[in-house]
Amino acid sequence: MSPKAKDSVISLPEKCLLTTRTVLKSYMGDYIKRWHPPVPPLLALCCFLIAERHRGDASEWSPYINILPKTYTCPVYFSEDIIDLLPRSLQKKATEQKEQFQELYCSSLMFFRSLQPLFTEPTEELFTQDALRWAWCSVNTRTVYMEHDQSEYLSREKDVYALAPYLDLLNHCPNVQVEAGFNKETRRYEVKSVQGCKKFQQVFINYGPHDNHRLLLEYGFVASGNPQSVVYVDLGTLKLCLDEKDKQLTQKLLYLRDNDFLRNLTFGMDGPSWRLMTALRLLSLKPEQYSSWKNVLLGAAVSQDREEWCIHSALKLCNNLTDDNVKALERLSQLKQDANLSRLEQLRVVESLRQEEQRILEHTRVVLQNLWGQ
Ligand SMILES: C[S@@+](CC[C@H](N)C(=O)[O-])C[C@H]1O[C@@H](n2cnc3c(N)ncnc32)[C@H](O)[C@@H]1O
Repeated sequence: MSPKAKDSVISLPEKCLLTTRTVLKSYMGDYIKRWHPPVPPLLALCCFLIAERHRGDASEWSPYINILPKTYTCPVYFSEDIIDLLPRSLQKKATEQKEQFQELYCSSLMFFRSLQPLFTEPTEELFTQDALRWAWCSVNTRTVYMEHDQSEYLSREKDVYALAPYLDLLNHCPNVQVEAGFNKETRRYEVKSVQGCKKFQQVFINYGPHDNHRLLLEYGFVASGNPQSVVYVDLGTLKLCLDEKDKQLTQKLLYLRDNDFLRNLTFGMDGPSWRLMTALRLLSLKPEQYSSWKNVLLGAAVSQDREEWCIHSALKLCNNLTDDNVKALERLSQLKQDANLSRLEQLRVVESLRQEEQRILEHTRVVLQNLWGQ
């Protein structure tokens, strides 16, 4: 029978969940407990996954580990030329992700070595950078949120992970609603459908109100028609449409930055966001309109000609971002021609992000052109 509203989609007993408790109770537990400084919860899970994958059929988790993806399409797997094809505002976050991973790997080498008594093979051959990248993405893309009491044996980083076999086969749909969490009474991780699911249709859950940048960064995919998605205007692009002769430009940019108006400037399906238009209004002001700066940030429009300047500038930004998308899509289709399978999958994810952004920009342009014509 298909789940109706409030019916359980899946209910998993606690003993099926793989958490840091599982790891601490395992053969690896004493090594983690002895290690100083304490190991981060995420690393404990990663090391256990790597070790269990290595144990093969001897591992009681092998039916689960065998069906995990062998590789992922999160930016931590991307080479520099693929990172360069991401929208500018995402490139920085993707690079940060790679650096964060690299730091974790380098700072964990001594701990990996301490696990040597558990293996006959040198730990350098087991706990490689590739193995950690795989485990790190397995944890980041597949765990469900579950708070655990702080363990005295683990570092203070949040321990909110649970690998949930079978439950983690469910894909994300931005338009569905579910209630999910660990039920302390039944001691089961439960997912309930809010709207119900149609018979013979794929059952989806909702990973959270994430835009496509976040989905790509954290899960390695893009949801088409994602209502949360927007196109970000990065500072470099914003500066392109500004008047360099404006003597107050530096001061205006500082004022915007101090008032937190230089980030989260976006275009959506319904045109430029309020934050973007507010930033443009401030940037549009003439020297004699200095006294209006504060009011503009509170939402005031100053004059008809300044409003026209803002719409014109928003159109320039929209066109610039569209050109950037077109170039990236052309380059992506060239790179796809001689890419191997894993690279091809990465290129396809970036391509779908660019296509989604193109769709949003087309809608934005129509909205702006209508405003311009008014
Ligand atoms: C928790 S797993 C879901 C199960 C996964 N599809 C599988 O077969 O193992 C999360 C991963 O599934 C994929 N995924 C989830 N929802 C998706 C969607 N709407 N479109 C494309 N891929 C999706 C992404 O690769 C994501 O990292």
